[in-house]
Amino acid sequence: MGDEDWEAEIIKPHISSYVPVFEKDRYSSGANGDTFNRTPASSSEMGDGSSRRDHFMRSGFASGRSLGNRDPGESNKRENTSTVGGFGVEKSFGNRGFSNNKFEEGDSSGFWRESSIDCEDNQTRNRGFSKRGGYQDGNDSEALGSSRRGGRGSFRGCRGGFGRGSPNSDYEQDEGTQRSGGIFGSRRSALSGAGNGDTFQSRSGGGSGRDSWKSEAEGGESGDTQGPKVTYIPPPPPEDEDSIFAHYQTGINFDKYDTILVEVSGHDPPPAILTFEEANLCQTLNNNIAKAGYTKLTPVQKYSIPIIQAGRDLMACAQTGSGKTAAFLLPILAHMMRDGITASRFKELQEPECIIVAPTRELINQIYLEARKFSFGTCVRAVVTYGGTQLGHSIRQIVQGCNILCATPGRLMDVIGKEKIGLRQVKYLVLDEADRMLDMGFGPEMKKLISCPGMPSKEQRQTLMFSATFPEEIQRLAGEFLKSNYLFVAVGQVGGACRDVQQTILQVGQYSKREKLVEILRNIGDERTMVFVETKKKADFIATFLCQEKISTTSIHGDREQREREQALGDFRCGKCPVLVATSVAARGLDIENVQHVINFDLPSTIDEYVHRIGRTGRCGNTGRAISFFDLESDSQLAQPLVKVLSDAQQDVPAWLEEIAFSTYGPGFSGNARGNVFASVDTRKNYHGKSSLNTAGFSSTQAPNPVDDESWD
Ligand SMILES: Nc1ncnc2c1ncn2[C@@H]1O[C@H](COP(=O)(O)OP(=O)(O)OP(=O)(O)O)[C@@H](O)[C@H]1O
Repeated sequence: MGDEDWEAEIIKPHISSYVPVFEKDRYSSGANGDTFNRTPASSSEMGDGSSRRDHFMRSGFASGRSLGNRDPGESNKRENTSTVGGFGVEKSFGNRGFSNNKFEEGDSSGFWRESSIDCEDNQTRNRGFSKRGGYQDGNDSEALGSSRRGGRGSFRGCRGGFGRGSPNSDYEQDEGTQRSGGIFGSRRSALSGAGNGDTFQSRSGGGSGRDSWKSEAEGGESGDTQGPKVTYIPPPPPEDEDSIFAHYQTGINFDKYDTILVEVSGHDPPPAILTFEEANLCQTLNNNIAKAGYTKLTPVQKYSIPIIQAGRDLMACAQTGSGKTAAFLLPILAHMMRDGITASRFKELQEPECIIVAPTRELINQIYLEARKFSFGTCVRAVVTYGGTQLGHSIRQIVQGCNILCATPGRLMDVIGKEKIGLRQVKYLVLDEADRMLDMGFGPEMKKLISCPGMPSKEQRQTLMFSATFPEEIQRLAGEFLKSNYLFVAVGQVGGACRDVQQTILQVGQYSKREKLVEILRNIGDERTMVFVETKKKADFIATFLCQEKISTTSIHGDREQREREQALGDFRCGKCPVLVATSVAARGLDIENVQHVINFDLPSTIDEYVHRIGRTGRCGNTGRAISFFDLESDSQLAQPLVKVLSDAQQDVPAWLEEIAFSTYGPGFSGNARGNVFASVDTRKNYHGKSSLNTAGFSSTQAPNPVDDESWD
């Protein structure tokens, strides 16, 4: 549900729901619901709760001007019904223990009332609220800055304490703006030249979940000249070996990856490898792999590593948390080592051999840390640059040498525009979360990238795309980026959910959601939980509400300053705040140890988004749980794809959900039918009207003649 949608909500009846009973972890082995001819990944081997505290009362926002007992939707309800009384008095959301004076004052704060009257103004205020540190320990985020933040260095566990790079004014002239990404986000703001940190884009013309998502995912990063200067310099990650190689344990289901079926399509794929040894990597890489705790390949690694080593273009789709990052980093590094890469030196114009792009700042930073880990002890130098941070700082990092550039799209275009990055030497172009990188939000930017002067043509470079979801239409667009004989690897069901996540769908009406959330979080205790909501405003509201409930919570979304986003992630990673309320900006790619629960307070508008969100738990063979609040009023369109995802992942499908799916889509619908929910396989086959099945048993299916594929280009 986009911002606009909840702005327009009306009173809904209270809908009863039940309390989830957390069962013991379970894993459904056996058939994987796959209906293609596939092969198992391999035949032989696989392949402080006590620290919880109330942050809320520290916020300037809280002091004497409380939120009131409403979430933004409720706020709006009141507007629509012209109710002007104090908060927390209406039946639908009253009587939950919030009706003390503190909350009843809320209406006079003006915050939510204004928010529902004027979206743009409201967002501006919301931002101001956020800038003060809001509910999240306001003292920390602004005043203390990076020195107290787990931030980047807290990956794999709160090793904060590392200092902050000292700003150097050399490049400050080049500094970009901090953009908050209004409803259409920074990308569009970049085009319009508006949308700086304090000014928001009009919301007209959109408001679909996807569009809202776009604004969330990026949050602004291009370096045009509008808005305040961005001065944030992220703290450098720790340099000691222990921190670089810190990792979490694979889970009890790691070996079950062996049973997942894999399909490779396209001409003449190289055989999969079964072990790291077969990859024939150099000693330094092998040492790094061992230090990272990797002993067995995951299926996507078994298939992707030899394909990339053979120089082929690749589109790979594998479940969340199954090791796609190493699947592209290791063979790229192996090639670089094999080609005798020389240490890059200080130069004003750097020409990296590899460019990796990802849709969010936190994700690209995570990929950078992985690249740094696997290239440890080699002369390969990885650099990261992303929006919301001082451009000058990024440039100073880049000019010191850059073999692998990890970047978010807007910032990448900035450093290319500033002639700090040249593209002539690019041999590898990696699109992580590729379906996202090619959709309407980022697709145009990616097209610009491949047509930048100096960028080798697709015939001259290797292009690699990875994601857990690949809608058919996006697969078709991808043809423009890939050589026509690219290979397609599907591990398990394309777009399918990770089976290590136990999924529960609860019918919860809008006005019961907060009560239910608190109930669930109290049952969960201190286990790390991500709570997804649909809008930035709601993220702030729910996080504040939870803090009022004495549940230590932080939040991440596109309206928060980058400093705050990193602090929030750091606090969540290290367990200081075991609950992270997030918008979809945190849905993809983030690999956070010990996230045991994902709660969809609001369901997303697309099933792919759902799959990515719940994939923040149940990673690398560990089990996890996902609970989603299904609001009959707003989520019915998701019933059919949900039923399919649940049944494909061998989860219980509630009868009521099936009923809604049937009634919405009519008698023809079958929960087991593939429908158009997501791509079943390599769409080249469908596109050419050929069967998507290879009845000859597994192995690789034949893609159409490459010549035919030219029609894609
Ligand atoms: N072969 C392996 N052995 C042990 N751990 C591994 C292996 N491969 C990857 N991992 C670990 O598994 C975790 C998940 O990997 P990664 O983040 O690459 O997943 P992903 O498939 O990209 O997920 P997503 O779709 O959510 O982006 C990481 O902590 C990574 O270090």
